[in-house]
Amino acid sequence: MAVAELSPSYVNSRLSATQLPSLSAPVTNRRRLALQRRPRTALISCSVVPEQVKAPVAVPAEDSRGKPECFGVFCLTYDLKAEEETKTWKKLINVAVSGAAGMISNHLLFKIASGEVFGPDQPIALKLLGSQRSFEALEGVAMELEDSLYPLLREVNISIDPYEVFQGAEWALLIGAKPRGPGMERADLLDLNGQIFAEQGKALNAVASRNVKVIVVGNPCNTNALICLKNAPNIPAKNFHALTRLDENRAKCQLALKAGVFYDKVSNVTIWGNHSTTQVPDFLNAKIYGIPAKEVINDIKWLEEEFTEKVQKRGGELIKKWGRSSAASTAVSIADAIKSLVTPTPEGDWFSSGVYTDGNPYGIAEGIVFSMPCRSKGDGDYELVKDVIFDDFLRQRIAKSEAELLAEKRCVAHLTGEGIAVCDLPEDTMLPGEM
Ligand SMILES: NC(=O)C1=CN([C@@H]2O[C@H](COP(=O)(O)OP(=O)(O)OC[C@H]3O[C@@H](n4cnc5c(N)ncnc54)[C@H](OP(=O)(O)O)[C@@H]3O)[C@@H](O)[C@H]2O)C=CC1
Ligand SMILES: O=C([O-])CC(=O)C(=O)O
Repeated sequence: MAVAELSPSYVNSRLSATQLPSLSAPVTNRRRLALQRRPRTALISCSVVPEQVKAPVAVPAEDSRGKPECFGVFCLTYDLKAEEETKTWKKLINVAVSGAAGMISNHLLFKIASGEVFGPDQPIALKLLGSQRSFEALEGVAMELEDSLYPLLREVNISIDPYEVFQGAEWALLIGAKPRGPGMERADLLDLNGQIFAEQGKALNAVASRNVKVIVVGNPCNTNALICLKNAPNIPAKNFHALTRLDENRAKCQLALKAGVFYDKVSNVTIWGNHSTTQVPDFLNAKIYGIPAKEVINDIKWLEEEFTEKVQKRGGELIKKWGRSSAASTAVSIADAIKSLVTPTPEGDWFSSGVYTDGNPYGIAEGIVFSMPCRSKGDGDYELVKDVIFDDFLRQRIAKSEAELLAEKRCVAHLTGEGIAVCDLPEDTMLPGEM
């Protein structure tokens, strides 16, 4: 393949991106910002169509003003032949990811760029949000994306400014959050991370697509999602999700193991409530080979006690073995959560997502983000499933998770515009990864 000759301005910008001081060299915040926001004098445009490579063409600097910084090879314009433009490609979508230099993102970004999440005909622009602290790591991530030569990945931008990163975002995957440190109270964690999600909600409200779909992963994800949506009043509350798909996948795996079947035979598994140790993996409505899981497994003690606790505490078990929290399986579950919204849900089945409770048909308190069973037509939207059954065990467990989320909500009232915060959190409130 012929190599396009790069103009000096491209080479310069590439060099300044890779010649950041090493970790051992002191880098002032000002210098870092200056490096990140270095003025671009020109964007380069060149063809990447095999056998049709043209010399790069400089685009006037004015064209790039107000746009977030592009990265390396992604500053080159993908110039497809006319027939290829109309043949298969969909319109480019903007996918924003926060915590982009973290462990989960390190798995997720490559899945998205490969086409396995949004489909093989869906070009992607990735907008990566980091911080001053992680900026060099973010450049490392972008360099790995460059080196992966993904044909669907048309743009990569890195920034520490959510207003830049969320500009025109059609998907916002909010992964970045501060972990609970030793001795940190849950109320402090709620406040600290809540401030991040309040700011990001405001930024989404200001600059994202009016129909942006937001998936909050950073913990405590239900209440972070609530804070985010309350700070984004111009975006439908329905568009915000808290990730509980990992919990659903964990529950399916445990049911499959117990029943001695492969997990594709397990369906209709709901996670109700909070992504915490009060979450309720629903075995009453779950099916194995289309038959109620309760009948197939026929061990109510195991279902009520072992199964429920195993799913609730799976994250902590994994940390004990692995020494760090689930990253690869979380990335898989984020991909699953997106795929569930962009492809029609199989007939008779559903998926779990933490969504806003207003108008829910189950009698769950309104005004919180609660995991419930959803179905989608594949248009990015969803509806809640109506034909689910309840018994006393399920109702009681759901009520406990509901009470926990209502307490979390009171604790972040200062961040949702609902008055003065009062933190009366239940003693045993824990993330799945805490033991
Ligand atoms: N919902 C779910 O099912 C699951 C949720 N999680 C949660 O996902 C989150 C990310 O996990 P993981 O990728 O493993 O964690 P990492 O620590 O690897 O990455 C987290 C990223 O968050 C960013 N971050 C850290 N502190 C702050 C801060 N004060 N403000 C803004 N961003 C911050 C960091 O980015 P930077 O330096 O750029 O700020 C970091 O890159 C955690 O909150 C974790 O609890 C994990 C597993 C499952
Ligand atoms: O507790 C954590 O940070 C990790 C987590 O959410 C999980 O494993 O489900």
